[in-house]
Amino acid sequence: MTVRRTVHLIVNPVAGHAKAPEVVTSHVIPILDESQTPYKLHTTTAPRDAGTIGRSILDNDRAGAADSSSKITVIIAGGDGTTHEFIEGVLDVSSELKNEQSVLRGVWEIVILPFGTANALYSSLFPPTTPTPEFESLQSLSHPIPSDVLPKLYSLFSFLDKSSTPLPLPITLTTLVPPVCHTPIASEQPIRRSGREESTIIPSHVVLSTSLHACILQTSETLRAAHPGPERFRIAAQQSASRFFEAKARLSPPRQTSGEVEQWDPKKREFVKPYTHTIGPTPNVDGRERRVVEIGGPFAYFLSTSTVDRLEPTFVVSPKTSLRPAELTPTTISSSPKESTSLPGAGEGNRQEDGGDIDNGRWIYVTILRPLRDPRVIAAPAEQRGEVWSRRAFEVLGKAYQQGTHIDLTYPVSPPAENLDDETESRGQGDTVVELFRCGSFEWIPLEEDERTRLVCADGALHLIPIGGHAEVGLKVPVEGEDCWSFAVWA
Ligand SMILES: Nc1ncnc2c1ncn2[C@@H]1O[C@H](COP(=O)(O)OP(=O)(O)OP(=O)(O)O)[C@@H](O)[C@H]1O
Repeated sequence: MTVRRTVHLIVNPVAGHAKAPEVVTSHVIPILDESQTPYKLHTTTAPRDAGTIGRSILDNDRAGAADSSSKITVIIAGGDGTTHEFIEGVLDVSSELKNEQSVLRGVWEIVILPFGTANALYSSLFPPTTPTPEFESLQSLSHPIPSDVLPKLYSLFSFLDKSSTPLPLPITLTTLVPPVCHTPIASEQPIRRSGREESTIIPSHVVLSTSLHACILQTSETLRAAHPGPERFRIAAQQSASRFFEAKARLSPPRQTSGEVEQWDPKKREFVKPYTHTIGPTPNVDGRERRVVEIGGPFAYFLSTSTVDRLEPTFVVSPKTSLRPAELTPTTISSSPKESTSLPGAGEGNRQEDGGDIDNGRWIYVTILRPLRDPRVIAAPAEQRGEVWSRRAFEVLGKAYQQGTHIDLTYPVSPPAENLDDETESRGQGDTVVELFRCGSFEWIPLEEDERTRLVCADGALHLIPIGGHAEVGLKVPVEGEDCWSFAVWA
């Protein structure tokens, strides 16, 4: 085997069930030794340490490297949160806002060892049903890997094999924008109270959410010690599922294309022109008409992603999202789920007969539930609507565990007014239950001061939109040779 450049191994010893150190010592390091891959081990010692480690790697690499644009490989043993903190640390996006000189922040190739709780990115790249790919470096190992450890090492073997290239990892940038206010008397012009430089920019690589999902993440942290597994997310959901969030959302098309915002149509099984919203103003951006879709609340669920189809191994909440190029997804190989080839990373949720144009990296997929679109909720007295909706929310989101079939649900056409047991249907005649849009960017504008409506969850990290402010969410897709930073993941 060839001698390789030093890779950095970042281990979070407390993520998930705290198993990373043991597996790294017993299996990962022996594999790196055997493949003659030099490595440097870093163990996180506190929250956010992965970012500090990432910055020190960058500084040392730049100090010693003749070619400052060379790639740095980082193996991250932990959950999505550890990778999030690493990316946040090396990017330090706040300096961009302050107009500081643009700094070369590195071209990073990430190998994931999924030792967190949810492992959304890894589970999306290698869903639980993935048969073990035929890795050359695995076959040439001198010692066997236990069957419970092997499925966690696919990204590592993919990196060691180098039979393909790593997948570009788009980064979502969320700006928390302070409110606009009027100066006392001197000017009629509205100004931003604290200036744009005081906006906060948050990078995320898995999920950006508000509403129920953000509340679940907030509550679930308090349950971590008692429930280290994903069951804590379900326990937390019980506490917020009946809540409505008063806000407004604006979705914009991707900048780099002439495309429009699109919406999933379960009956046609394809993305079509948005049909469950109100069309907002049409601002002229960059000399082009760009149609903005404005969506009124209240909301119950609002979650966006560009990279993952699932948040846990079997919770396929955004089944049309994939990081893999379309030509590697089963929908382009076969029009029938039964004939689908089981490629690594081929999400179960992607195996649908629509032949839908699964895209990678260009779109932000936004999954929305709005309770007042439910005839059962409308029929209920105002004080019972939350509880009535809560049952529906569990019914609908429960289908995400059935290979993402929630996106095909429709409401019963004429439900009996008093019947609280009316079930949704799959691709029936009624209105679409889950509103799944894809767009290039969006804004989330809270219309109430309640913290829960101003809460934003970026890969599990929680942030608050300032009162009166809003969040602007856009996508940074790496363009080779043009950017001072980019990320890619071995899969
Ligand atoms: N040595 C440490 N002591 C305490 N906390 C740490 C340490 N190292 C990292 N952390 C914190 O551990 C937290 C959990 O890590 P991570 O998010 O990767 O795992 P997880 O939450 O179990 O998995 P997932 O994000 O996939 O659900 C991170 O928020 C990080 O700040």
